[in-house]
Amino acid sequence: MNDNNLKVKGVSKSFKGETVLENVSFTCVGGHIYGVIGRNGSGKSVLFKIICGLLSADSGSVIANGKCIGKDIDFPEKLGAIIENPGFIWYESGLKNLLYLASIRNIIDRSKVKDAMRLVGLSPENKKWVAKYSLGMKQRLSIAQAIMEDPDIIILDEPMNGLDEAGVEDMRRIFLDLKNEGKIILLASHNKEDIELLCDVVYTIQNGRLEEKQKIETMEK
Ligand SMILES: Nc1ncnc2c1ncn2[C@@H]1O[C@H](COP(=O)(O)OP(=O)(O)OP(=O)(O)O)[C@@H](O)[C@H]1O
Repeated sequence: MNDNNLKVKGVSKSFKGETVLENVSFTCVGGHIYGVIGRNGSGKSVLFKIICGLLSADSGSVIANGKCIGKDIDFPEKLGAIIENPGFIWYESGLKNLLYLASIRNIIDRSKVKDAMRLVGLSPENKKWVAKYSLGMKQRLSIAQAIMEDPDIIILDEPMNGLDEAGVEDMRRIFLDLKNEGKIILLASHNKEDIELLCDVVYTIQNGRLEEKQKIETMEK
């Protein structure tokens, strides 16, 4: 049985009196992709940062596989994310960058890092500095970084940015494979097609409130 789960309970967040999230609650279970849509500045990234433990909520809680973020643990244990620009070292190769990031947790070896690069269509042998990577290559590297440690929960904030048509197709396939492996994927995107094709449940954030917009049949049963 897949008991991978993420619970967001009554999360509120304001910045200097401006309410960004108001009593946001939802539950995610493994093997599903959850879309989060909303206008620019509606709070999608703030919600994702709170789930990742990068920002603290003013009230409410986030529980990832039984552990409360900010109480039991600082960051969810098995979570991979792309949120804004990862801090790559520009004057190193893609492989060196990922090996450096992998050394922080030290749970995967070099071969797993290389596998993640190949999966997203990058050559681990490419010695080019990340500074010289195209936008799409940087995006692929960010996705490799997010998935290389085999996380249970994957947070993707606009993961298709800068990707060409083939890149988008590749990533859609990868995300669906990860979903079928039992991962929880949260996806924020302004691209309707990605949301419609990939997501099982779609939430909208508007005026700080999260509302369920769409649910697929299998989730309703
Ligand atoms: N660290 C911060 N300090 C102050 N205000 C912040 C901070 N982070 C986010 N905000 C504000 O919170 C609101 C929501 O921002 P957020 O980045 O979550 O929007 P978004 O829905 O991800 O937008 P986009 O679609 O443009 O990516 C914005 O008004 C933003 O200015």
